[in-house]
Amino acid sequence: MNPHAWLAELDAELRRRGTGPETAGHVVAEAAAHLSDSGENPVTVFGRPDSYAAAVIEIIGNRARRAPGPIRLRAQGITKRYRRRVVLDNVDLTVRAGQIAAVVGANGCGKSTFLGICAGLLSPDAGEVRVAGRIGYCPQDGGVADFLRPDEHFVLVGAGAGLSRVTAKERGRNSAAALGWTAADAPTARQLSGGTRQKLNLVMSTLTEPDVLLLDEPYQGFDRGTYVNFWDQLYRLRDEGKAIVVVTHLLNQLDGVDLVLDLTGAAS
Ligand SMILES: Nc1ncnc2c1ncn2[C@@H]1O[C@H](COP(=O)(O)OP(=O)(O)OP(=O)(O)O)[C@@H](O)[C@H]1O
Repeated sequence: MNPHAWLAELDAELRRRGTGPETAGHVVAEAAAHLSDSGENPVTVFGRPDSYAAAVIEIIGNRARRAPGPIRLRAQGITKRYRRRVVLDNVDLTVRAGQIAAVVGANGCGKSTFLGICAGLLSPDAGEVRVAGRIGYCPQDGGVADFLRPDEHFVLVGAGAGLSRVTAKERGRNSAAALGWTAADAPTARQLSGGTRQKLNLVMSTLTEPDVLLLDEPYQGFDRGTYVNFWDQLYRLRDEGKAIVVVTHLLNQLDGVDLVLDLTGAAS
């Protein structure tokens, strides 16, 4: 395996295992410097990229991650009924600054309902949610206005938080670029593909730099590159101290998150 391919695989392995982009960058840069100085075969020096990533994480994993901060979201005893049917029965979740919580479970078990309650869009029949700070919410679908361009969405969302038009556009375009999407000059939302509309939703949810980010399967329709960029962004936001709750069906990401709330069987 040539050094370039080996380093790329190491980087991907580190990120897949939940290492933040900054730490992964340091580890890869150090390995690259050693390989370039010695001219040796990477597999001979370090072994396979996945084994090396596992070894590095074992040594630095816990040290590299900052300890979680204060509680940002506390949901206690959440119960929700639709008519006589109990969808959520006494569900608790506490998320601190610098943590990602994944909400998982079978179709229809109440994940979106729970997130909607956390966002304050739905009322629980019992229990309460306390949030410290500003919320950003990305719904599973909907959320965009067909007749507006992405820039106009950014300005509208930014206005709600007192951002100037210029700042709102700049922030929106920058976080779109981090997902590999050029939002400037994009057409109205009606003309965007499903995956791109979902990128727009995601960008809007982070535009006002919320303290608590609630994401309901935000990556639907993303291609593979965007999907990787999405998780990188999530780890970066966690490193910056955001509290994140993400609904996901993709269990391969669960070793990168801090908490898992499995709602399977949450109904009574
Ligand atoms: N407004 C509503 N009125 C009646 N029933 C509802 C309503 N909203 C959701 N439900 C029902 O509540 C249950 C939980 O729905 P919810 O959308 O929260 O599940 P989910 O776990 O997010 O599902 P999925 O994985 O398919 O996205 C489902 O059986 C759904 O049909």
